[in-house]
Amino acid sequence: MGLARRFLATHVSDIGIKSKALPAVLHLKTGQSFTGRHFGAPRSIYGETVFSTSITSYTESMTDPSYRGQILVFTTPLIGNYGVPNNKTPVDSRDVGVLLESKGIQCAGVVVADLAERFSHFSAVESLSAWCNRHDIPGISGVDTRALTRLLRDQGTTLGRLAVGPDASLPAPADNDYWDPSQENLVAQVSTAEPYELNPSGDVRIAVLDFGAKANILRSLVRRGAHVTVFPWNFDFNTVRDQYDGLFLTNGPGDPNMCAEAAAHLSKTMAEWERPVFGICMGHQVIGIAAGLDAYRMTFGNRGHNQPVLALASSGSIKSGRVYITSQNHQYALKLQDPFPAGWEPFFINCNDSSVEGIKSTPESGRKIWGVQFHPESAGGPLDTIEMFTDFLNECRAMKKTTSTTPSPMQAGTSSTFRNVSSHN
Ligand SMILES: NC(=O)CC[C@H](N)C(=O)O
Repeated sequence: MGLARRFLATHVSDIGIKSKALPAVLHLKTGQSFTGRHFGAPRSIYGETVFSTSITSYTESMTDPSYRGQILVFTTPLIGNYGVPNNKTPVDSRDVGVLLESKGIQCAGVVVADLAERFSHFSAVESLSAWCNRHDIPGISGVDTRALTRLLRDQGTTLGRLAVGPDASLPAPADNDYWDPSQENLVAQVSTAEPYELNPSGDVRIAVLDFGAKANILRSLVRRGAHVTVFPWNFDFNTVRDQYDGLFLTNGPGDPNMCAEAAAHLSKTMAEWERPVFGICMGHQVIGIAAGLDAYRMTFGNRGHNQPVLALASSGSIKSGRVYITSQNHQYALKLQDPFPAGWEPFFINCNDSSVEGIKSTPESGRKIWGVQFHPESAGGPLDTIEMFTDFLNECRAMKKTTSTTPSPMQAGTSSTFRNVSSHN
């Protein structure tokens, strides 16, 4: 066999699902409907219809637990062309057990203009459609996603129904039938049920509150040498805080106001404990609420890997006055208020819509606390702000030198890095 033919035989797959595609319709609660063809699981679902402007990384976005309950519309027309890799990584003491952002697909459904049924990538093992089918997630293709996105930009994130097969010929659901995921505590559905540890040989002990952690946040900490203990979102960290050098709060789905319990624990931590605290997206919103700021629901949020943010202050690798391109996935934001609560200042602002993209403790406060609305860990997206993880761990290590921590009871008897790792959503 010639080289080209051998390559095609190994790396390119034509699943040929077109002939099996059922009719599908996306209904919006606001009355509009978009017809197309189904792919993935042949079932109908409800969800919140949101759009992402990311060009690549559909596999990372779809496994991001922050998309829980959402019907994800990709504005990039061609989706699926590089297939889906095997999500199981070989066990490695510096990794977290999955290749993508969590074990399964987290969004409720997907909407694309043009589904690539033939995929080509050296690491691909299946098509987007086969992967969705295996995870019981439906998709619709053949939709005018540009028209749909313009609608969502004007009217805001809208409840939707993806009706597949025989359901596609039924009338649109009644208003009361639409399911609103934002009314549920989605964080409680995706957070780990039990604490677990990663990289016990790490030199700096970081407690992570899991609101629906993307795996690349955990990887970014572990690969920089941290010994990480992941706790459920509502765990009272104050009961163990003397054993840790730093606290990290992850991303997560839904309304941050549902996490009042976590914010209450955190205000006590921030008032009484002097070590560094860092939060991303939901974690940033919980820090803001604990600091006395309000969180509000945006019209359509920011989802994509091309969001410019302006740094308003310098800290570690971040330089005031510079614009960083960031990865984002959020519907809520902290309200910009003047003045900011005592001891706090805005850290970043979004260059498109002027929303708050970060907050930090002021230099005068003597504290080391940062929250960012965007995702420095990317996956997918640019790595402009990845060194914020190094900055955080540097501060934890510097403060550790001046005080000592007590060994954790969890450390005793930990023989494997991956103890309980299966609980990683
Ligand atoms: N990615 C996230 O953590 C999102 C936070 C929150 N669920 C929001 O939509 O704003």
